[in-house]
Amino acid sequence: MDAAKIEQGVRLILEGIGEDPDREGLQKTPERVAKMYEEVFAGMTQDPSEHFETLFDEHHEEMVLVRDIPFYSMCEHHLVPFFGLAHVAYIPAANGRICGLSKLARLVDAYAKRPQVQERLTSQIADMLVEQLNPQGVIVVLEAEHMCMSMRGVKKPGAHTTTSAVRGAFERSQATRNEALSLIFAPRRTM
Ligand SMILES: Nc1nc2c(ncn2[C@@H]2O[C@H](COP(=O)(O)OP(=O)(O)OP(=O)(O)O)[C@@H](O)[C@H]2O)c(=O)[nH]1
Ligand SMILES: [Zn+2]
Repeated sequence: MDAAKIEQGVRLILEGIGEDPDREGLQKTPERVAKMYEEVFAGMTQDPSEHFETLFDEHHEEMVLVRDIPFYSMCEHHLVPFFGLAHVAYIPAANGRICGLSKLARLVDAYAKRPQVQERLTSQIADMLVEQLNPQGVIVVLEAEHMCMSMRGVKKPGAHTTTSAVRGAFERSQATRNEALSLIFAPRRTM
């Protein structure tokens, strides 16, 4: 990532809004923002497939679901955050392999930490799982609040957007899809 370029850009924005980028409180702001962007756009320099190098041989032809994975992403239209919960489920291939559970959350992050729209983020997660695990099915559901709809523009804080991507068995079988959805949307409780 080109930090110097980001710093120049932030300085220009500050000038553009009528600020003095050299006043004490703002002197280090371009540098801070560049550092922050390195973090929130870390997915730009990551290959999401790298999280699937270690897989485990395990016979489990039933659903595996990790729900309520918190994520933060950046709306590519306004460069403000959208954030919420991701729910990722798959059914391993017959005699196939399973991945570490944390890798599902790492996959969400790898794609979230880029300029995004929620629909693409959802399908990229599903498609990478299909590619890496060749599973019998995948379902990904994302629920998010978009700051560009809350703090500006239409100003509807609390409006939530739900997107889903279904592949394989979850696409073909309504019963399988309903089982996943009922687990994903079951009332949240502490364990
Ligand atoms: N489909 C989709 N739209 C998004 C997402 N994030 C933001 N948007 C929308 O992107 C649209 C951009 O619309 P434009 O009309 O080009 O921009 P704008 O004038 O700032 O629009 P307003 O937000 O309505 O003020 C807006 O309707 C946003 O709500 C997303 O993840 N998916
Ligand atoms: Zn936006």
